[in-house]
Amino acid sequence: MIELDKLTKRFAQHTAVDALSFSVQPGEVLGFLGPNGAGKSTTMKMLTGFLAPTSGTARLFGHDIRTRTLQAQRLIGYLPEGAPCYADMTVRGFLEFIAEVRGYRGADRRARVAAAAAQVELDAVLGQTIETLSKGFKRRVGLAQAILHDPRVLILDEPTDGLDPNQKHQVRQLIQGLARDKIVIVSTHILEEVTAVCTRAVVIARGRLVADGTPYELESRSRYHQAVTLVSDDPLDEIALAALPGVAGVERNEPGRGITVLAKPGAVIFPPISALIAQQGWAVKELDVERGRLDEVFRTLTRGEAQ
Ligand SMILES: Nc1ncnc2c1ncn2[C@@H]1O[C@H](COP(=O)(O)OP(=O)(O)OP(=O)(O)O)[C@@H](O)[C@H]1O
Repeated sequence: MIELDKLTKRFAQHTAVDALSFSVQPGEVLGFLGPNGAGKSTTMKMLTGFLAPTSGTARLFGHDIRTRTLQAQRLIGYLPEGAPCYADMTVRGFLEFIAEVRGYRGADRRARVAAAAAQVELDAVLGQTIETLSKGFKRRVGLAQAILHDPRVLILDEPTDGLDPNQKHQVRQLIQGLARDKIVIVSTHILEEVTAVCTRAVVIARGRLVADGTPYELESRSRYHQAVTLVSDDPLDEIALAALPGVAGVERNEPGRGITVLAKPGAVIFPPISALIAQQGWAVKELDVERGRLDEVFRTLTRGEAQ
């Protein structure tokens, strides 16, 4: 497991990471979120041993990043933002090069490359130069180099940024497959990534932890959690809707998108709304219950915190 213990980094007078403490267990895919300048990269650099903490520390499966840096680093696979830069190498050449840097030789090296390529479905393009690959395949090459040494921790920086929807879906499926026996930390700005692949999300702002929970728990903090949207050609009685038990308010959406009835925290308002619809005989074309809006929760948590 990974344990951050009051991890802190100061640059001159500026505290980029401020006494950050949380832990991550194998099997978890942790979304690491925060606005620009929140301290995500600085935290990652400390975890991967590129930057020394000012105070506090982190332990990776018991190895302290300050005192056992090399042992901790060996446990980590890292996918930096963007794509591998060795554009004129073939995929096989690049992976063999990385395997060699990691200390593998001969048959062992070939076996490592074959296993990593198979895991992220690269077999068909092993002989191609990296520059001829699509962005999605380039990202897979990045994933393959990160898992060559079968690390217990995988740190991925913006893994689906810049990919088209199909490529995003494929890379997310690969990440979920890789997560079965590893700790995966995904640093991301993309909130849909959190619902798509993460089992848990940690949100930081100004270097401090501001939220830690499952995507569902974070969505539950939204004012739209359990909100019900009704679209109908009939005029709807907003006063009757607003008077129902558990209703916090009614919002009119853009033309044709109906109205959204907000629930008070903890209230479930779908049953009384559905009873009112039946009683009034409204012809409702669409009826939708929301889990909540992660973007709104993120904005509220980090409001005024962008630097
Ligand atoms: N080497 C450095 N020297 C001085 N200040 C730095 C240094 N590296 C980062 N900072 C500052 O520390 C703060 C956190 O930066 P960091 O790059 O960790 O944020 P981030 O959350 O990764 O942002 P982004 O999403 O934009 O990458 C910022 O205010 C940044 O300007």
